[in-house]
Amino acid sequence: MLTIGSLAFRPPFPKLCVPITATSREDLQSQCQALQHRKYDLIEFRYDYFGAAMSATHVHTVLATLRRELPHVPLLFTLRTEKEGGKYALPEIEYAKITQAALADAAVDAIDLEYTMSPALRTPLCRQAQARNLPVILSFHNFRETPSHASVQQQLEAMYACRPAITKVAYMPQTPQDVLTVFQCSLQFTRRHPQAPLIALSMGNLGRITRIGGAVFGSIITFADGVRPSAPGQLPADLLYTLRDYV
Ligand SMILES: O=C1C[C@@](O)(C(=O)O)C[C@@H](O)[C@@H]1O
Repeated sequence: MLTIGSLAFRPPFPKLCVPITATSREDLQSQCQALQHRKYDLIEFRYDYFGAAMSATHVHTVLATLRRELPHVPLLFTLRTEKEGGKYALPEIEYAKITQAALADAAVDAIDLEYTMSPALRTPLCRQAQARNLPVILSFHNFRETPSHASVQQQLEAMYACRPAITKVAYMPQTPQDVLTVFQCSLQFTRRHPQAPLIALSMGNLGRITRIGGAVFGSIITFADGVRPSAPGQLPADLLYTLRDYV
């Protein structure tokens, strides 16, 4: 069974993930303190929000600060690249170095790796995660549009071929049909691969329904706004926490 830290992914799904979007150590402390009063299942630490302060050595200090405030929370580490919605542009090699450092830090329970990263850098990071038994969330984001049904399906299959712990896609919808495409592709994917954990969502206001009802079609994590949102369309964490019991 898939686990992230102490969190076991047995139904009822979905699990609620709240991002930390702190831009400094002080901000991190205050976001962590605010999260002590929210309801959620796991935290995503979006390190890219630190911008120019990011480095492979800084990451350990920052994770230690986070763990002082939230010692036991299941923690997903994400360094989002600018081209996939991240807050700061880094050369790929820097991205790999920081991710490598995060992977070596005991504070981290799961790691997000982007599918579009060059395999020469991604493959060793995946191996490092496997060696520590850390789940890899292989992700892909398109903040502009939702492509055709066939391309979303193709994207999911290509990503799943890498056998990550979780396959994750996020698209921006332009029409209600785009939202349906994400639901339909999720359903098809989970029927084809019933054992393969999936996260599939539509962003923006139009896509909000996928954050509420995604689990019906097989999506196992929904991202919600705990302190400050990390993507357009995220709903308040407390609201989603209550709602999911009714979906
Ligand atoms: O990949 C995702 C999903 C997300 O983009 C969203 O739309 O909720 C939010 C990001 O923080 C996270 O890394």
